[in-house]
Amino acid sequence: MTETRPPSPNSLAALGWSKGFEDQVTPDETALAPMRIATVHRSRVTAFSPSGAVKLNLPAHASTTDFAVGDWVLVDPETDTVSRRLERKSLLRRRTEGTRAPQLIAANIDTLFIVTSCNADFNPARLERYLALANEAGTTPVILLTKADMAKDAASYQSRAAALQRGLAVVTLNAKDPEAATALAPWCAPGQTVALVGSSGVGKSTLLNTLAAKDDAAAQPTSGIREDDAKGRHTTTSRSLHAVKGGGLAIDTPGMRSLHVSDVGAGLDTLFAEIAELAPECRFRDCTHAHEPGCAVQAAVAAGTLDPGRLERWRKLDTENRVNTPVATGPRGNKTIKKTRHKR
Ligand SMILES: Nc1nc2c(ncn2[C@@H]2O[C@H](COP(=O)(O)OP(=O)(O)OP(=O)(O)O)[C@@H](O)[C@H]2O)c(=O)[nH]1
Ligand SMILES: [Zn+2]
Repeated sequence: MTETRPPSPNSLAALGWSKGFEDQVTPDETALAPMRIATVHRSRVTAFSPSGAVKLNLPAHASTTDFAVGDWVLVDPETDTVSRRLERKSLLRRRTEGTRAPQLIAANIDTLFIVTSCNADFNPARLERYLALANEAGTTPVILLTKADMAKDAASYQSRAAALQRGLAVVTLNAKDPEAATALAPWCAPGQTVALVGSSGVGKSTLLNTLAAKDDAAAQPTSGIREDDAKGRHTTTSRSLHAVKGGGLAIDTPGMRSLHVSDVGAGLDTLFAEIAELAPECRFRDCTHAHEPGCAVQAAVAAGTLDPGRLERWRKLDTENRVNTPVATGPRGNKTIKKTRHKR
């Protein structure tokens, strides 16, 4: 695969560097070079510096899985060895099946483009999972509905997507059309970083090609690097940072087969604001809105002001989140596992 090249004009700001990162550099670290992680493979990590792409050496105690595409690191310019990673302003991660350690998807992203198509791929429950992750990660979600050119009823997909979360931006587009880049320009300004997520085949690679800046050498290879996973299946495991039109950066992620949630309590409250707002009116503080007397949420369903499908999907995600969230994650984790009932 052709190595990715940094955007031009090459500067730290063009790579997304900002005051929040600058402030983390201590006086005895000024000789180190800030670089942004561009690719993370099983045994290899590369980064962009203003002067080009660099293959990094990791310190003895570090593993490639400690790094996410989009991370900022301070690097010894003599040896290309990572000295340390800077604190992230946002981190998108997901729980993988059979393991407690979450997988890092992308770091320091401003906007999450959640890509789906105006066809059978459109699935409110799956979109809500992505929205919960985006909210929790500290990024702004935007839903992109591709293949609008092949759909008779693109407008209905648009309105169903917009109903998933208050204030949610939804863009309907043809990923192959250059006009798509214009529609997405508000999130692709210089120094801004977006990440694209969504199922396989929805058009993420196509869209990235349409968005790609002319000088991004990584624009063409839509297949990515394929590696065998533990079960012998071929999966796209590469993620990479690309320069896009308008001066921003985009992180490509491979299609995800499963998407489990953990540690997304606050993300769920943002996503299901209409339920979160009613909860304080329930008789029991830890009401599950299922069968309890005096439940304001059930009352809203009965009155026809709350979609019962939303409540059903909230319950499923909330239960999964409680099961998957470790106890020792601070006040929120402790609160969610509380078993005893408290009358107000
Ligand atoms: N007509 C039309 N075709 C599209 C659109 N978006 C994607 N396609 C086509 O759909 C197919 C799949 O698109 P990809 O870009 O490979 O999908 P992907 O999301 O990158 O898939 P993975 O790499 O497996 O994660 C390709 O044949 C695209 O040309 C669109 O908006 N309109
Ligand atoms: Zn209730």
